[in-house]
Amino acid sequence: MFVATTGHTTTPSFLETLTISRHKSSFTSTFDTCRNNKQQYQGRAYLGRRVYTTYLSLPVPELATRRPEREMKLSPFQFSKYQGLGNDFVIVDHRHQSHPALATEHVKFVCDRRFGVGADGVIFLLPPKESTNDAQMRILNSDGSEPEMCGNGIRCLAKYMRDISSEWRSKRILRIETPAGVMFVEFVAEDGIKVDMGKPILDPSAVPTTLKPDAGEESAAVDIPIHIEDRTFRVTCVSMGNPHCIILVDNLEEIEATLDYWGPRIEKAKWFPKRTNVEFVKVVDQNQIKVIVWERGVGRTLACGTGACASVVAAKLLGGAVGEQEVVLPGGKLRCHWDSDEHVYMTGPAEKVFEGHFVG
Ligand SMILES: N[C@@H](CCC[C@H](N)C(=O)O)C(=O)O
Repeated sequence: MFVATTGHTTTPSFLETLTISRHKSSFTSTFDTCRNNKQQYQGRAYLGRRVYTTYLSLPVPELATRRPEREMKLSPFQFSKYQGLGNDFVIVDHRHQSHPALATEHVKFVCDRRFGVGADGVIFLLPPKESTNDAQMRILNSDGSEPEMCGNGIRCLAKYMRDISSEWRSKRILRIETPAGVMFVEFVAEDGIKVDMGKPILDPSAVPTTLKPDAGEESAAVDIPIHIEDRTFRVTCVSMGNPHCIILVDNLEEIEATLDYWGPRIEKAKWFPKRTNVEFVKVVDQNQIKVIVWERGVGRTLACGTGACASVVAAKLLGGAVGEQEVVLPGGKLRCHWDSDEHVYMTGPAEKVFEGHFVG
């Protein structure tokens, strides 16, 4: 087994030149993937025409799980756990409250997969502000930050609302308020929930991104090169209420292996004042795209509904997609369509996993 070493002790960067050694022989090579593998990064090194699998022993900070600090004790509460394509949420019934009652540190704790329940976010079912609507959704990411919208989350919430109330069960369409506007959620089949996700926002200042197209071109930030360390990514910025940065790639496997490295660097890059969700997209054909996701405030997830919609919009703007798309994500498939009314429609499943009582 070859072992790679680097002169410094931070995460190795993609294509960094490292010293590769076994017994007493050694050579230098680029190290072309860096995958978190327990406490190791794994990669390929090259000597002439030979390719060697190598391991680099460095502490992997992302995996150093510690019990989250809690200054305030949490009052016990009932919750339900739902998932849509493996994007999972703790849902709390707050119909008798006006604001989410959990502070950032509590949300982090509840979402922790070892010390808490484990989830990508916590969703609060609140009373609607307008009486013509059915409810209000607020969601907090697993890092405690509040996003404007969540596509998989709203399907889960709609399913939960049907599960807890016969009045909601009798309605085919639920009107749910979110910080990104009112969403219409329709039950189209036993396991199919269709959401009118509204119009995508392409104006760079509203996404928000500071990336601008070249003068004279259309106003959306489409296919703009950004440079991070030694890599150039061509990005398209779309908001579905929340910001997304979409990168079309040919080789999704290579990105899959390095997502934990590039994901957070793009999420927090200087061009995104509110940070951004990141989607790497491979256009398979005109009606199917494959997407892997790095979510703002969460990290790598198995799926992202708003991300799937934003990816369809970006693929269409870049000329690779036509009509309704099958969006293949690590956790399953969604159907998304950027329709002639300019709204994006998303259809997919949502499922109850369990109910629980958080002991505080
Ligand atoms: N998983 C979601 C998106 C949740 C919010 C996101 N992490 C953000 O901060 O914008 C989805 O299914 O859309």
